[in-house]
Amino acid sequence: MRGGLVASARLLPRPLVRWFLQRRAQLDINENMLGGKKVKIIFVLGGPGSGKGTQCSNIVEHFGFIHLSAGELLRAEINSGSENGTMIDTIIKEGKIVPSEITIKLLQEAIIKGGNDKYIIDGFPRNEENRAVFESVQLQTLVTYFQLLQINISPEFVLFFDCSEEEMERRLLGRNQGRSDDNIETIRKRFKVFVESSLPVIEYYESKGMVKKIDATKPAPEVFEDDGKRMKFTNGIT
Ligand SMILES: Nc1ncnc2c1ncn2[C@@H]1O[C@H](COP(=O)(O)OP(=O)(O)O)[C@@H](O)[C@H]1O
Ligand SMILES: O=c1ccn([C@@H]2O[C@H](COP(=O)(O)OP(=O)(O)O)[C@@H](O)[C@H]2O)c(=O)[nH]1
Ligand SMILES: [Mg+2]
Repeated sequence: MRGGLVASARLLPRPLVRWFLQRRAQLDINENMLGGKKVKIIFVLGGPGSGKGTQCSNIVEHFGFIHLSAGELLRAEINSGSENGTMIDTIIKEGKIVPSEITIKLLQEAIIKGGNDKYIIDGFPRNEENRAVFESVQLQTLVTYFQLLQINISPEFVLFFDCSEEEMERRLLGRNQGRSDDNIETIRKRFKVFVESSLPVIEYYESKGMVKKIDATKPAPEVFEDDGKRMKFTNGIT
């Protein structure tokens, strides 16, 4: 389909095509447009085991967001037998952070494929480089013959799941999902990486007044409900 469109675009005068694509780009830049709708993104950050995945499922159920877990996308990439699989696997087992271009490509593909206008992205950005590259790279795709899509993505706000290491460790050791990184040795490394590399991302967004802190130490239903104030998770995005 796309091959056919590209082939027929070649028949048009080049300056016309160039002018049109530039015009589209000017219109869409910084607008986070996906198929004509503004794409809204919430980042969910917090230490390993703070309950990000658990609460994202609730948010999807009640507010219709598409949930993208960067960690899940990376694990799917390993299982797909991709050429980067072995390298990603090794990095995850060591509790380190996968190179930005790999994670960002997976997220961008998932956003385009999702076709929704509301995404909740969990476990990303994990370091300042992740954040800077994600916000600076424009997502480009030719969605239709006359629609060059350019998305310059930045989040609406950030949810920070605040939880003690003691509680996170207890949860991770009981998670029981067969993950190669849920062992005490890797967990300790992940805590260190979180403090050294991920907390600065939260501090960056905090300095911009974009962080909503969630007390994530309580039992899961209470974290979500919090006296019925579940809207705190979406800040009015419905
Ligand atoms: N508030 C909570 N209290 C107790 N256990 C929880 C809570 N939230 C999640 N869990 C459990 O802790 C483990 C880690 O939760 P998960 O949502 O996978 O965290 P994360 O995605 O932040 O690593 C899972 O086994 C989950 O069922
Ligand atoms: O943007 C990301 C997200 C995850 N990971 C890797 O994937 C692992 C698991 O991430 P996930 O978010 O699934 O873990 P969680 O915090 O939910 O326990 C991390 O420790 C990292 O090694 C990464 O490198 N970049
Ligand atoms: Mg998770």
